[in-house]
Amino acid sequence: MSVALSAPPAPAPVLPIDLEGVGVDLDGRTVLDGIDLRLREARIGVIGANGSGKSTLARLLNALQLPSRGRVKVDRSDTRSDARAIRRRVGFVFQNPDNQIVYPTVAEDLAFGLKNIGCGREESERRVARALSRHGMADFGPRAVHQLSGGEKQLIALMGVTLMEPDCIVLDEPTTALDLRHRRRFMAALESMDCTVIMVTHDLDALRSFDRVILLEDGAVRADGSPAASIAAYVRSCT
Ligand SMILES: Nc1ncnc2c1ncn2[C@@H]1O[C@H](COP(=O)(O)OP(=O)(O)OP(=O)(O)O)[C@@H](O)[C@H]1O
Repeated sequence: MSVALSAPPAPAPVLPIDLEGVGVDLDGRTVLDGIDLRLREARIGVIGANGSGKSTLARLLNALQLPSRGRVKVDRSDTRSDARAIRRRVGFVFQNPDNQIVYPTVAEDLAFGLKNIGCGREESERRVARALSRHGMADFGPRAVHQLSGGEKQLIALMGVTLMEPDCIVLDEPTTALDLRHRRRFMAALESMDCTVIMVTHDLDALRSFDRVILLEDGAVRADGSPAASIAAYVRSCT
């Protein structure tokens, strides 16, 4: 008897990002220093204590923050000279979805970015409807954004970024305010993304299936390897 084996899902594509001798000073204080990273994995986590520099590192990846020293290159483009093009390729999801939801209804908000990149009305409506339905939120289009729960808003924020079809999504503590059910839904949505995912988080369990986890301490890389190894190094550093 032959057994039909379904093909394993294709690995998500990787957007190559390089940080070379990167340092960041803010208000005269060095918050990152000596960062050399060659990012070539589809799922990368960033962990570390409060104030260790995680958000600053995340913001470097799509030119929200420029380095004070060294270079950040996204697929060989420098964030200093190609910020606009890089922001199209690298989407950013903030910890607080209110930072990126601007329109009164869900459908309007999701359509906003598509309009900005020249997507016609019909195509935009089709893409928004498809995204909502894929996330089990088909009837959410006309709903007022301010009436959504925090978890629903965070899913909408993720959808808004995803609709732009970036090559990479950087997320800065996206699950902090989510309950278990919404966190699971959010992580399932993230896992299905057909692009590179780089996530800053204090939710260590969420990273167990990731390819690589980077541990920051006092603005420097303290560990960099498998989730198990980096999380163990983090736990040791806290005891
Ligand atoms: N605009 C700024 N001016 C001065 N210092 C800043 C600025 N932004 C961040 N910092 C400082 O830089 C350090 C790193 O901040 P960052 O937000 O990157 O840390 P983090 O690891 O993301 O922290 P958390 O886990 O608390 O979110 C902190 O000490 C913070 O106070």
